Amino acid sequence: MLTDTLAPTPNPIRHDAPEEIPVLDLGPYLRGDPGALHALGKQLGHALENVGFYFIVNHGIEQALIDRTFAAARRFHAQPVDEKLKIKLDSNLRGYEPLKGSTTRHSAFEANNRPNLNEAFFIGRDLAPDHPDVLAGRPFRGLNQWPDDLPGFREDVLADCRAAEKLGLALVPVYAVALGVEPGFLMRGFEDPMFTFRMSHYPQTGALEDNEFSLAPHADMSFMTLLPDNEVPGLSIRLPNGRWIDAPAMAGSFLVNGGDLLRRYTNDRFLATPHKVLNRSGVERYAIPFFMDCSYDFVMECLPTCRGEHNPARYEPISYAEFRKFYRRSHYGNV
Ligand SMILES: O=C(O)CCC(=O)C(=O)O
Ligand SMILES: [Fe+2]
Repeated sequence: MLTDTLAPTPNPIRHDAPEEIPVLDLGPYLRGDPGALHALGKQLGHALENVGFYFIVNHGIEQALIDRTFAAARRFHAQPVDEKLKIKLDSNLRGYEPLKGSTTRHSAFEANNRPNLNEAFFIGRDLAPDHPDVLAGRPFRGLNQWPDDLPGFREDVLADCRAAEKLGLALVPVYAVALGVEPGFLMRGFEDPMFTFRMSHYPQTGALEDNEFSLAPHADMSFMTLLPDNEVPGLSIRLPNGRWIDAPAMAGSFLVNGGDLLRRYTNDRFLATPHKVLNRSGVERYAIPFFMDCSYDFVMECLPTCRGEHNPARYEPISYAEFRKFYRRSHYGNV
């Protein structure tokens, strides 16, 4: 039966699921070594079917770029709140979201009724003011809102987004192989992919109320989330066997996970694993996740290799734009 709601349901608990987050070495694949695509596809399929998270190493992104972007996040959040509020989050979900500015209402994992103890700056693709989608006022396709007074900030952030998107797109054929379709098959959904880049600041938390988090348990919405390694702990992951673990640190790596978009597209074959943040480290914490989605008008329809006689499609085909609107409603109220 097709589900008539877009609300995500939790992955069922699987007691035999692995406890380790797999580490995928992208070196051979990015070098074009023979056989590397298929070998990597196999590892990626295993990771996303059983864990929902994996590390990547030898991904080709320079650490200096990541360091610069963390520094940009610090710089942004060091501004006075009034300055940040000049570019308050708009209906396209771009701009500044203040501390306690969001409540993770779409979570199916806990009664998240308290606002998140983080502040964040969001951008999407940096469209030109005369882009037809901007002129037409298409939802989520508006202009980014940049701070007035941070020279170099925009350039640094956009350089990071370009690198992260290139990496994300390079991984799409690996997802295709993992899902048993031709390597180029999924690219039709990524001709002009949407993305959200989030620069978060998690202040140190004091005593917390019940159900209070730096970022409440949630699954991402994305097709793929790329999260550079963080030297400050705080992220934890609910493994498919139901156990929460602290995300291990791995210098120079990215931690990658799938969101509800991927899960839906693959008929629940690939997991959208819940995670949360609590900053009890004693220092300020920053994070710079890049959420890569598919193209705006792309209609996600259950992949042919993810359904069968005994495994019918669980979800209606839906365009990315409609899917995203649901998330906006459930996460941001009436923004
Ligand atoms: O802060 C982190 O390490 C992860 C953040 C996260 O899960 C998110 O922004 O969706
Ligand atoms: Fe997340």
